Amino acid sequence: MMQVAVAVIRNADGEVLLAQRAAHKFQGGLWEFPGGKLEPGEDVDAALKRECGEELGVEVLAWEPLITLTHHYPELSVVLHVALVTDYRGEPQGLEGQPLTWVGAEALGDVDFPAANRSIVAALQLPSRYVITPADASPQVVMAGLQATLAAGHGSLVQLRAPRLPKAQLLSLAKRLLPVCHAAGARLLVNTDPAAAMSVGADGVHLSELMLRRLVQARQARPVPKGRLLAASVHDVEGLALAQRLDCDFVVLSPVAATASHPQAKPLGWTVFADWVRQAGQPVYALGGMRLEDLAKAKAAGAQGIAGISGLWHDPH
Ligand SMILES: Nc1nc2c([nH]c(=O)n2[C@H]2C[C@H](O)[C@@H](COP(=O)(O)OP(=O)(O)OP(=O)(O)O)O2)c(=O)[nH]1
Ligand SMILES: [Mg+2]
Repeated sequence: MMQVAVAVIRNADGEVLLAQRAAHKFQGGLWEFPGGKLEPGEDVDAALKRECGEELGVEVLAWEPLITLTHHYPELSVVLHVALVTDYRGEPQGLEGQPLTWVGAEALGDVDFPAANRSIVAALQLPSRYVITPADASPQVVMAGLQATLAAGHGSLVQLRAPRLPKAQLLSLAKRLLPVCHAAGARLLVNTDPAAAMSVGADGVHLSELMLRRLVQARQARPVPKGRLLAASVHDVEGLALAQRLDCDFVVLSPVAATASHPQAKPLGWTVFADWVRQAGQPVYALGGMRLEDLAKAKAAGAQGIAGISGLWHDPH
Protein backbone atom coordinates (compact mmCIF):
# COMPACT_ATOMS: atom_id res chain seq x y z
CA MET A 1 0.00 0.00 0.00
CA MET A 2 1.46 3.37 -1.01
CA GLN A 3 1.85 5.69 2.01
CA VAL A 4 1.48 9.40 1.20
CA ALA A 5 1.99 12.53 3.31
CA VAL A 6 -0.45 15.28 2.31
CA ALA A 7 -0.25 18.92 3.45
CA VAL A 8 -3.21 21.23 3.97
CA ILE A 9 -1.62 24.69 4.05
CA ARG A 10 -3.77 27.74 4.74
CA ASN A 11 -3.04 31.43 4.26
CA ALA A 12 -4.12 34.31 6.50
CA ASP A 13 -7.52 34.44 4.74
CA GLY A 14 -8.16 30.77 5.53
CA GLU A 15 -7.75 29.74 1.88
CA VAL A 16 -6.17 26.37 1.15
CA LEU A 17 -3.19 25.83 -1.14
CA LEU A 18 -3.68 23.53 -4.14
CA ALA A 19 -1.27 22.41 -6.84
CA GLN A 20 -2.04 21.00 -10.25
CA ARG A 21 -0.65 17.55 -10.99
CA ALA A 22 1.48 17.28 -14.13
CA ALA A 23 -0.50 15.97 -17.10
CA HIS A 24 1.69 12.87 -17.55
CA LYS A 25 1.34 11.67 -13.92
CA PHE A 26 -1.27 9.33 -12.41
CA GLN A 27 -4.40 11.50 -11.85
CA GLY A 28 -2.70 14.07 -14.13
CA GLY A 29 -4.28 17.48 -14.62
CA LEU A 30 -6.29 17.23 -11.40
CA TRP A 31 -5.70 19.56 -8.48
CA GLU A 32 -4.19 18.16 -5.28
CA PHE A 33 -2.87 19.12 -1.91
CA PRO A 34 0.93 19.25 -1.96
CA GLY A 35 2.66 16.11 -0.74
CA GLY A 36 4.05 12.81 -1.84
CA LYS A 37 5.11 9.29 -1.08
CA LEU A 38 6.95 8.29 2.08
CA GLU A 39 10.44 7.14 1.17
CA PRO A 40 11.86 4.01 2.82
CA GLY A 41 12.60 4.71 6.49
CA GLU A 42 10.63 7.97 6.52
CA ASP A 43 7.71 8.71 8.83
CA VAL A 44 4.86 11.09 8.00
CA ASP A 45 6.57 14.05 9.65
CA ALA A 46 9.78 13.60 7.67
CA ALA A 47 8.00 13.03 4.36
CA LEU A 48 5.69 15.99 4.89
CA LYS A 49 8.60 18.34 5.59
CA ARG A 50 10.68 17.01 2.71
CA GLU A 51 7.82 17.20 0.17
CA CYS A 52 6.83 20.73 1.21
CA GLY A 53 10.47 21.75 0.84
CA GLU A 54 10.92 20.07 -2.56
CA GLU A 55 7.59 21.00 -4.12
CA LEU A 56 6.99 24.44 -2.58
CA GLY A 57 10.16 25.73 -0.93
CA VAL A 58 8.20 25.94 2.31
CA GLU A 59 9.55 24.96 5.72
CA VAL A 60 6.85 23.27 7.82
CA LEU A 61 7.29 24.37 11.45
CA ALA A 62 4.20 22.77 13.02
CA TRP A 63 1.33 20.53 11.98
CA GLU A 64 -1.43 18.43 13.46
CA PRO A 65 -3.10 15.32 12.03
CA LEU A 66 -6.30 16.07 10.09
CA ILE A 67 -7.26 12.55 8.97
CA THR A 68 -5.75 9.34 7.71
CA LEU A 69 -7.67 7.46 5.02
CA THR A 70 -7.28 4.64 2.53
CA HIS A 71 -8.50 4.91 -1.03
CA HIS A 72 -8.55 2.12 -3.59
CA TYR A 73 -8.08 3.43 -7.11
CA PRO A 74 -8.45 0.80 -9.84
CA GLU A 75 -4.69 1.18 -10.52
CA LEU A 76 -3.38 1.39 -6.95
CA SER A 77 -4.32 1.81 -3.31
CA VAL A 78 -3.06 4.75 -1.27
CA VAL A 79 -3.03 5.61 2.40
CA LEU A 80 -3.20 9.41 2.71
CA HIS A 81 -1.85 10.84 5.98
CA VAL A 82 -3.33 14.32 5.82
CA ALA A 83 -1.68 17.01 7.96
CA LEU A 84 -3.08 20.41 8.78
CA VAL A 85 -0.03 22.69 8.69
CA THR A 86 -0.41 25.22 11.49
CA ASP A 87 2.87 27.09 11.06
CA TYR A 88 5.31 27.40 8.19
CA ARG A 89 8.04 29.66 6.82
CA GLY A 90 8.34 30.86 3.23
CA GLU A 91 6.01 31.83 0.38
CA PRO A 92 4.89 28.70 -1.53
CA GLN A 93 6.24 28.44 -5.10
CA GLY A 94 5.65 25.75 -7.70
CA LEU A 95 9.24 24.53 -7.67
CA GLU A 96 8.45 21.58 -9.95
CA GLY A 97 6.71 23.85 -12.45
CA GLN A 98 3.26 22.99 -11.09
CA PRO A 99 0.61 25.74 -11.09
CA LEU A 100 -0.51 26.76 -7.56
CA THR A 101 -3.74 28.35 -6.40
CA TRP A 102 -5.46 29.32 -3.13
CA VAL A 103 -9.09 28.25 -2.72
CA GLY A 104 -11.61 29.21 -0.03
CA ALA A 105 -12.83 26.33 2.14
CA GLU A 106 -16.42 26.69 0.90
CA ALA A 107 -15.30 26.33 -2.76
CA LEU A 108 -13.31 23.12 -2.20
CA GLY A 109 -16.35 21.03 -3.10
CA ASP A 110 -16.17 22.29 -6.71
CA VAL A 111 -12.48 21.51 -7.34
CA ASP A 112 -11.42 18.74 -9.77
CA PHE A 113 -9.63 16.48 -7.27
CA PRO A 114 -8.59 12.83 -7.29
CA ALA A 115 -11.48 10.79 -5.88
CA ALA A 116 -9.83 10.22 -2.49
CA ASN A 117 -9.87 13.95 -1.81
CA ARG A 118 -13.62 14.09 -1.32
CA SER A 119 -12.98 12.76 2.18
CA ILE A 120 -10.26 15.33 2.82
CA VAL A 121 -12.68 18.08 1.87
CA ALA A 122 -15.32 16.51 4.13
CA ALA A 123 -12.79 16.45 6.97
CA LEU A 124 -12.02 20.14 6.48
CA GLN A 125 -15.71 20.98 6.62
CA LEU A 126 -16.58 18.80 9.64
CA PRO A 127 -15.93 19.72 13.29
CA SER A 128 -13.89 17.59 15.68
CA ARG A 129 -16.90 16.79 17.88
CA TYR A 130 -20.17 15.06 17.03
CA VAL A 131 -22.76 15.31 19.78
CA ILE A 132 -25.44 12.64 20.17
CA THR A 133 -28.63 13.25 22.13
CA PRO A 134 -29.23 10.98 25.15
CA ALA A 135 -31.44 8.04 24.18
CA ASP A 136 -33.97 8.05 26.98
CA ALA A 137 -34.49 11.76 27.50
CA SER A 138 -37.96 13.21 26.93
CA PRO A 139 -38.39 15.66 24.02
CA GLN A 140 -38.45 18.56 26.53
CA VAL A 141 -35.17 17.47 28.10
CA VAL A 142 -33.57 16.98 24.67
CA MET A 143 -34.59 20.50 23.66
CA ALA A 144 -33.25 22.05 26.89
CA GLY A 145 -30.06 19.99 26.71
CA LEU A 146 -29.50 20.96 23.10
CA GLN A 147 -29.79 24.64 23.98
CA ALA A 148 -27.29 24.20 26.83
CA THR A 149 -24.93 22.25 24.57
CA LEU A 150 -25.09 24.82 21.77
CA ALA A 151 -24.60 27.64 24.27
CA ALA A 152 -21.44 25.92 25.53
CA GLY A 153 -20.17 25.89 21.93
CA HIS A 154 -20.03 22.10 21.89
CA GLY A 155 -22.52 21.24 19.24
CA SER A 156 -21.87 22.37 15.68
CA LEU A 157 -22.77 18.85 14.54
CA VAL A 158 -25.59 17.05 16.34
CA GLN A 159 -27.29 13.68 15.93
CA LEU A 160 -30.84 13.34 17.15
CA ARG A 161 -31.08 9.76 18.36
CA ALA A 162 -34.20 8.62 20.17
CA PRO A 163 -34.58 4.90 19.42
CA ARG A 164 -37.53 4.44 21.76
CA LEU A 165 -39.55 7.37 20.49
CA PRO A 166 -42.32 6.58 17.95
CA LYS A 167 -41.29 7.84 14.51
CA ALA A 168 -43.94 10.57 14.30
CA GLN A 169 -42.73 12.01 17.61
CA LEU A 170 -39.10 11.74 16.57
CA LEU A 171 -39.81 13.69 13.40
CA SER A 172 -41.83 16.36 15.16
CA LEU A 173 -38.99 16.75 17.68
CA ALA A 174 -36.53 17.04 14.77
CA LYS A 175 -38.64 19.83 13.25
CA ARG A 176 -38.47 21.75 16.53
CA LEU A 177 -34.74 21.23 17.00
CA LEU A 178 -33.73 22.23 13.46
CA PRO A 179 -34.34 25.99 13.75
CA VAL A 180 -32.57 26.00 17.14
CA CYS A 181 -29.53 24.31 15.57
CA HIS A 182 -29.52 26.58 12.53
CA ALA A 183 -29.72 29.72 14.67
CA ALA A 184 -26.50 28.54 16.35
CA GLY A 185 -24.83 27.63 13.04
CA ALA A 186 -25.10 23.93 13.85
CA ARG A 187 -26.19 21.03 11.64
CA LEU A 188 -28.65 18.35 12.76
CA LEU A 189 -28.67 14.76 11.52
CA VAL A 190 -31.59 12.52 12.39
CA ASN A 191 -31.11 8.85 13.21
CA THR A 192 -33.91 7.35 11.11
CA ASP A 193 -34.42 6.28 7.51
CA PRO A 194 -33.21 8.69 4.80
CA ALA A 195 -36.63 9.56 3.38
CA ALA A 196 -37.99 10.46 6.81
CA ALA A 197 -34.97 12.63 7.64
CA MET A 198 -35.24 14.47 4.33
CA SER A 199 -39.01 14.95 4.77
CA VAL A 200 -38.42 17.21 7.79
CA GLY A 201 -35.59 19.14 6.12
CA ALA A 202 -32.83 17.68 8.30
CA ASP A 203 -29.24 18.54 7.41
CA GLY A 204 -28.53 14.85 7.10
CA VAL A 205 -29.36 11.33 8.12
CA HIS A 206 -27.48 9.06 10.48
CA LEU A 207 -27.89 5.39 9.56
CA SER A 208 -27.71 2.49 11.98
CA GLU A 209 -25.35 -0.26 10.85
CA LEU A 210 -28.41 -2.40 10.10
CA MET A 211 -29.93 0.24 7.83
CA LEU A 212 -26.56 0.82 6.15
CA ARG A 213 -26.27 -2.89 5.40
CA ARG A 214 -29.81 -3.09 4.04
CA LEU A 215 -29.28 -0.17 1.69
CA VAL A 216 -26.03 -1.63 0.35
CA GLN A 217 -27.58 -5.09 -0.04
CA ALA A 218 -30.48 -3.55 -1.96
CA ARG A 219 -27.82 -1.98 -4.22
CA GLN A 220 -29.11 1.47 -3.37
CA ALA A 221 -27.18 4.52 -4.48
CA ARG A 222 -26.38 7.26 -1.96
CA PRO A 223 -29.83 7.92 -0.45
CA VAL A 224 -29.49 11.66 0.22
CA PRO A 225 -28.34 14.42 -2.14
CA LYS A 226 -24.80 15.82 -1.98
CA GLY A 227 -25.00 18.86 0.24
CA ARG A 228 -26.96 16.87 2.84
CA LEU A 229 -24.88 14.75 5.18
CA LEU A 230 -24.90 10.97 5.12
CA ALA A 231 -23.42 9.30 8.19
CA ALA A 232 -23.46 5.77 9.60
CA SER A 233 -22.62 3.85 12.76
CA VAL A 234 -20.16 1.01 12.22
CA HIS A 235 -18.39 -1.48 14.45
CA ASP A 236 -15.81 -3.18 12.26
CA VAL A 237 -13.82 -3.06 9.02
CA GLU A 238 -16.70 -4.54 7.07
CA GLY A 239 -18.96 -1.71 8.25
CA LEU A 240 -16.36 0.83 7.13
CA ALA A 241 -16.34 -0.73 3.66
CA LEU A 242 -20.15 -0.64 3.49
CA ALA A 243 -20.09 3.07 4.37
CA GLN A 244 -17.61 3.68 1.57
CA ARG A 245 -19.83 1.77 -0.87
CA LEU A 246 -22.84 3.94 0.01
CA ASP A 247 -20.73 7.10 -0.34
CA CYS A 248 -21.17 8.21 3.28
CA ASP A 249 -19.68 11.57 4.28
CA PHE A 250 -18.45 10.24 7.61
CA VAL A 251 -18.82 7.35 10.04
CA VAL A 252 -18.84 6.74 13.75
CA LEU A 253 -16.81 3.73 14.90
CA SER A 254 -17.51 2.21 18.30
CA PRO A 255 -16.96 1.26 21.04
CA VAL A 256 -13.46 2.63 21.50
CA ALA A 257 -13.57 2.54 25.30
CA ALA A 258 -16.01 1.08 27.81
CA THR A 259 -19.27 2.98 27.99
CA ALA A 260 -22.21 3.04 30.36
CA SER A 261 -24.77 3.22 27.55
CA HIS A 262 -23.60 -0.11 26.00
CA PRO A 263 -22.10 -2.10 28.92
CA GLN A 264 -22.16 -5.44 27.06
CA ALA A 265 -19.99 -4.26 24.13
CA LYS A 266 -16.29 -5.15 24.14
CA PRO A 267 -14.11 -2.03 23.70
CA LEU A 268 -11.77 -1.86 20.67
CA GLY A 269 -9.01 0.12 22.37
CA TRP A 270 -6.97 2.82 20.60
CA THR A 271 -4.57 0.46 18.80
CA VAL A 272 -7.27 -1.48 16.96
CA PHE A 273 -9.22 1.73 16.42
CA ALA A 274 -6.21 3.41 14.76
CA ASP A 275 -5.58 0.36 12.62
CA TRP A 276 -9.17 0.35 11.36
CA VAL A 277 -9.32 4.12 10.86
CA ARG A 278 -6.33 3.85 8.53
CA GLN A 279 -8.38 1.43 6.39
CA ALA A 280 -11.43 3.70 6.28
CA GLY A 281 -12.25 5.83 3.26
CA GLN A 282 -14.18 8.50 5.17
CA PRO A 283 -13.64 10.68 8.21
CA VAL A 284 -14.20 8.60 11.35
CA TYR A 285 -15.39 9.76 14.76
CA ALA A 286 -14.44 7.70 17.81
CA LEU A 287 -17.42 6.75 19.98
CA GLY A 288 -17.72 4.92 23.27
CA GLY A 289 -16.69 6.40 26.60
CA MET A 290 -15.26 9.52 24.93
CA ARG A 291 -14.54 12.67 26.94
CA LEU A 292 -13.11 15.95 25.65
CA GLU A 293 -9.70 14.86 26.98
CA ASP A 294 -9.72 12.00 24.45
CA LEU A 295 -9.82 14.31 21.44
CA ALA A 296 -6.03 14.46 21.03
CA LYS A 297 -5.80 10.65 21.21
CA ALA A 298 -8.52 10.30 18.58
CA LYS A 299 -6.75 12.77 16.29
CA ALA A 300 -3.45 10.98 16.76
CA ALA A 301 -5.22 7.76 15.76
CA GLY A 302 -6.17 9.38 12.44
CA ALA A 303 -9.78 10.12 13.39
CA GLN A 304 -11.79 13.22 12.59
CA GLY A 305 -12.59 13.57 16.27
CA ILE A 306 -14.81 12.21 18.99
CA ALA A 307 -18.52 11.50 19.18
CA GLY A 308 -20.42 11.13 22.39
CA ILE A 309 -23.46 11.46 24.49
CA SER A 310 -22.51 11.88 28.14
CA GLY A 311 -19.04 13.31 27.50
CA LEU A 312 -20.19 16.12 25.18
CA TRP A 313 -23.83 16.70 26.01
CA HIS A 314 -24.77 19.39 28.55
CA ASP A 315 -27.60 18.60 30.87
CA PRO A 316 -29.96 21.51 31.25
CA HIS A 317 -29.67 21.62 35.06
N1 LIG B 1 0.12 14.73 -3.05
C1 LIG B 1 -1.12 14.28 -3.14
N2 LIG B 1 -1.36 13.00 -3.52
C2 LIG B 1 -2.63 12.59 -3.63
C3 LIG B 1 -3.72 13.46 -3.30
N3 LIG B 1 -4.87 12.76 -3.49
C4 LIG B 1 -4.54 11.52 -3.91
O1 LIG B 1 -5.31 10.62 -4.18
N4 LIG B 1 -3.17 11.41 -4.01
C5 LIG B 1 -2.48 10.21 -4.46
C6 LIG B 1 -2.04 10.37 -5.89
C7 LIG B 1 -0.69 9.69 -5.92
O2 LIG B 1 -0.88 8.36 -6.33
C8 LIG B 1 -0.22 9.67 -4.47
C9 LIG B 1 0.80 10.74 -4.18
O3 LIG B 1 1.79 10.67 -5.03
P1 LIG B 1 2.63 11.91 -5.58
O4 LIG B 1 2.56 11.78 -7.05
O5 LIG B 1 2.29 13.21 -4.99
O6 LIG B 1 3.99 11.47 -4.97
P2 LIG B 1 5.39 12.19 -5.13
O7 LIG B 1 5.24 13.63 -4.90
O8 LIG B 1 6.30 11.39 -4.25
O9 LIG B 1 5.58 11.95 -6.67
P3 LIG B 1 6.76 11.80 -7.66
O10 LIG B 1 6.57 12.96 -8.58
O11 LIG B 1 8.02 11.82 -6.88
O12 LIG B 1 6.44 10.50 -8.33
O13 LIG B 1 -1.36 9.95 -3.68
C10 LIG B 1 -3.45 14.79 -2.89
O14 LIG B 1 -4.35 15.59 -2.61
N5 LIG B 1 -2.16 15.14 -2.83
MG1 LIG C 1 3.71 15.03 -4.96
